[in-house]
Amino acid sequence: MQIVIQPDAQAVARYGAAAIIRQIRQHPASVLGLATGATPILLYQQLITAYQHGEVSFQAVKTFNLDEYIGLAATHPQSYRYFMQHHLFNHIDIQPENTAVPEGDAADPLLACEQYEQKIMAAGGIDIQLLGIGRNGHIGFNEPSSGLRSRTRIKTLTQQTIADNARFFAPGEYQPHLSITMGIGTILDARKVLLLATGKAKAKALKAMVEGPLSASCPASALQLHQQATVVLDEEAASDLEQLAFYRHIEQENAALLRRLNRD
Ligand SMILES: N[C@@H]1[C@@H](O)[C@H](O)[C@@H](COP(=O)(O)O)O[C@@H]1O
Repeated sequence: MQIVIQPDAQAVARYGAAAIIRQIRQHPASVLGLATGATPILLYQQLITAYQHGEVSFQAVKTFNLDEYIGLAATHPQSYRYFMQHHLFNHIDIQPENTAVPEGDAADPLLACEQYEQKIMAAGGIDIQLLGIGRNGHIGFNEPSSGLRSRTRIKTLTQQTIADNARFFAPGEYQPHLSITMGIGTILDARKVLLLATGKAKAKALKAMVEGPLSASCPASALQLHQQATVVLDEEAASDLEQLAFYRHIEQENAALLRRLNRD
């Protein structure tokens, strides 16, 4: 894993957005895996600004979102389809038919899971998968105990995840406890993975993911198996890492090498 430490959340978003824009410029018909939650919002704002400035076009891009709640209509303000339309899709030139989010309101959610996997394969797989991370180390809605080679399926949310996401629901409003999520195997199949995390609340999960054992008790630790995973953190999210100095040194060596190769 490449560990990139940035001074603050805005810099994390800038770094992530630049990686996605670079991907699209190199391959205009890129297939992007996208995430929801508070962390990617700043990155999506960077993508919108780049599009508005004519620096990138999403005309030929396809997207697949990691997950969706079961039991919310796509028009519900807390559905992840609504989130993506509001925070990104409504503001860029992506073709609506090229944006896919798991069908949380499908009559047969089990069939919807199978169809989602087939749709990703039909698109040629995911070029770069954007991820956040839950405080308990979940990625997507792959909660602790998730199989490390799992596929898109229905998952029950932990009480902590429900509590962490309660901030998005009105008091007393129905809050889903089931989700459809890409599996860890689905995520690991992406050609590149880009995980963003900010804030002290994520420091424990990041330490387990980066420096802990490969374990289903920390689903994000599966990224230790990925051939091209980049983890972009602010100082707070990185604050529990023991090898901080080494990660910073690696990044300095990487930058020097790229300069020597004239590729920065
Ligand atoms: N299903 C989403 C995850 O994909 C996301 O990474 C996590 C952390 O979200 P935040 O970035 O708001 O901390 O929340 C939810 O559980």
